[in-house]
Amino acid sequence: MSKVTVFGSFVVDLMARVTVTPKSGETVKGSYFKMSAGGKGSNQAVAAKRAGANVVMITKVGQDNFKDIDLTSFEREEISTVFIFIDNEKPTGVALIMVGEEDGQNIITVVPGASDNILLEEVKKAKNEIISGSHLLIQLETNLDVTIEAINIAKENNVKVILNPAPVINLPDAIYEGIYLITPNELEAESLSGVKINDEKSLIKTTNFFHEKGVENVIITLGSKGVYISTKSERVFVEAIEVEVVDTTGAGDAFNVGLVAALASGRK
Ligand SMILES: Nc1ncnc2c1ncn2[C@@H]1O[C@H](COP(=O)(O)OP(=O)(O)OP(=O)(O)O)[C@@H](O)[C@H]1O
Repeated sequence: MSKVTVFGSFVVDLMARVTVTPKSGETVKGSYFKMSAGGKGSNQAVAAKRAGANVVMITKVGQDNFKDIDLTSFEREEISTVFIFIDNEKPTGVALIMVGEEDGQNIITVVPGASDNILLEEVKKAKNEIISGSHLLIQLETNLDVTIEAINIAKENNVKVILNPAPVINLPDAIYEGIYLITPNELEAESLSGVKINDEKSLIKTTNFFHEKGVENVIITLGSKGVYISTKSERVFVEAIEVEVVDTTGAGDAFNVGLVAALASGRK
């Protein structure tokens, strides 16, 4: 099994359940509280490991107690913590999540903290890890300058970059050149390409946007409909497997790690 490097965020999720989410100025009583490891990067690293990939994580936490949640969760999953950098000024990132049981609303505030403050010299220190892997899996919750540096290190050393462009932000054109695979969901694809997706023609136009900018392969995830795959030689729509849906939160993360674990195991 080849190695997958995940470069991304770690935050501590502080989740409270409430009957109805509060309005501005209101205080409500919660019924349940849970603190757990979160952040797109960390979630994808753990899930990729559980899917059978050999994973190394690069991220950054603060010099505080929350960092231990991160380190403990990676140690438990047997993921190396050597490239989890520690910020002396910024705290470990947190996500404040309120889940309304009756109104079905989620209110979330993410303070990325140290995850958004990875230094150029730190990613350079992790260079050997990146270049000794077969794939670099990357999202967009970390500071963009250093995220781009990690991508460039991978590209220059023939490591295949899988870019999950979430949360979507404005990206410079240069980022796309040489990307092995991009995996936006429908809304991310629309936002990046400026094309409204409503039929096969628009899917072709959207994927062409990425190909023309230098991306080799494009997979647009379409929720319960499945995925649209476009490579340089073929285009194919793959329907989702029908399942009894319990909760689709993190479906995109799960899709990306299943994919990267399969690719790292040599599947085409
Ligand atoms: N209801 C569903 N039934 C079957 N498969 C699903 C369903 N929802 C999602 N999937 C699978 O997961 C993939 C990713 O889902 P989706 O396109 O919703 O990602 P996403 O919007 O990034 O998800 P999220 O933001 O919730 O993490 C889909 O392409 C599909 O393969």
